[in-house]
Amino acid sequence: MTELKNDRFLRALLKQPVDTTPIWIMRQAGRYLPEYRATRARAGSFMDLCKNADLACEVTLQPLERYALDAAILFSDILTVPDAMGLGLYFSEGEGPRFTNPVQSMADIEKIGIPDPEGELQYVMNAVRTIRRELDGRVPLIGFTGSPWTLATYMVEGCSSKEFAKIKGMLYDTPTALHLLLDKLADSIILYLNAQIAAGAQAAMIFDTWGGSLTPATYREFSLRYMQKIVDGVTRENDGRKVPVILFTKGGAQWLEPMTETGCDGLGLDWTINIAEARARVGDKVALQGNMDPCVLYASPEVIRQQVADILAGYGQGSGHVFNLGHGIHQHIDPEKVGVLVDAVHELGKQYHTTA
Ligand SMILES: Cc1c2[nH]c(c1CCC(=O)O)Cc1[nH]c(c(CCC(=O)O)c1C)Cc1[nH]c(c(CCC(=O)O)c1C)Cc1[nH]c(c(C)c1CCC(=O)O)C2
Repeated sequence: MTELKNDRFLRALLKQPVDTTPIWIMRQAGRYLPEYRATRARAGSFMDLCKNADLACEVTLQPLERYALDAAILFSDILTVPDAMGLGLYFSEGEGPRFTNPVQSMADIEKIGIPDPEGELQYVMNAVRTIRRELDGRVPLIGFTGSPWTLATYMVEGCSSKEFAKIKGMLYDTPTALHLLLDKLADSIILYLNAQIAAGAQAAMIFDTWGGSLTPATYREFSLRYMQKIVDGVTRENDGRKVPVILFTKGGAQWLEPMTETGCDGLGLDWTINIAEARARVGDKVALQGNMDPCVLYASPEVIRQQVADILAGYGQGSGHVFNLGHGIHQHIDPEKVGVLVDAVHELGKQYHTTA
């Protein structure tokens, strides 16, 4: 086992003492970085970049060269699993992800198989292995997946959606069909995450980007229930270390308690909830990750520092907080501003922690 030189990210998730608040950023490797755009151009398409272990490793490490980040996140996408199920993923310029074979009926769902993580998805595991080797213990590596509900929205709609007309039609009219799809996704994801962990991922994050589009009753039945299945099935210890599991439902502030009851280690928060309130509600049971509005990075360095100070003070004393943005970093953000953010978190975070 390579010794981990900086483990404050994992320690904070397990509420062990840390010297300052750790930080990583959703989409820390992405289009706001000129070096990312250069590697992406060399790769050809976005999926070519994901499928090339050396290039995926290169872009994973780029933000760590620039900033004092406390974790690396695997460079990949949540839509690799539906792609491996045979849906034919492609990204059309300016329109986001699309599938050539979306899922439209019970017959389509019955045909879907469970992808072999060391088969159709082996390129992801190769990227994990390459990144772990190149990181050489600098910081831990986060593996991830989309939630079954979030993946199903793309699979049924065939692309990004605002209204979710097709999948909600299925949810209300033929719930049995949707449950079969979600169950196959949950089984596939358990294998996928466990393979990432076996390949070297040291934490696992579940992105439920579209859970917030559901009603309280349908959130529990169609999203949370399948995330629960994943939390129950995921490897929680590897190589002598705990592997923390983090759940993130965008727009899910009203469901922090039931999310906590799944037995996960941490919750990702978007910016629509005050982190002090989140801590008061569930902070004795889980660590919290978040939760600055990504648009704060359009503001001046002074405003960014003030917003960081407010969020750190909102969480308050003690371990259990991982600083992050409430969602992915926007493509037009100035990379200098990200440096201001990372430095402010480490500098101001010290006053909330004791190493004793
Ligand atoms: C919904 C979702 C997707 N992908 C992901 C989610 C869940 C998180 C979230 O809510 O944002 C997850 C994701 N996507 C990407 C990562 C890499 C790791 C990281 O966070 O740094 C992660 C964790 C890279 C990416 N995934 C994508 C990019 C940009 C693609 C490019 O380089 O052109 C990156 C860096 C593409 C992507 N992939 C997806 C969309 C909607 C898009 C945008 C398409 C567009 O705007 O053209 C699906």
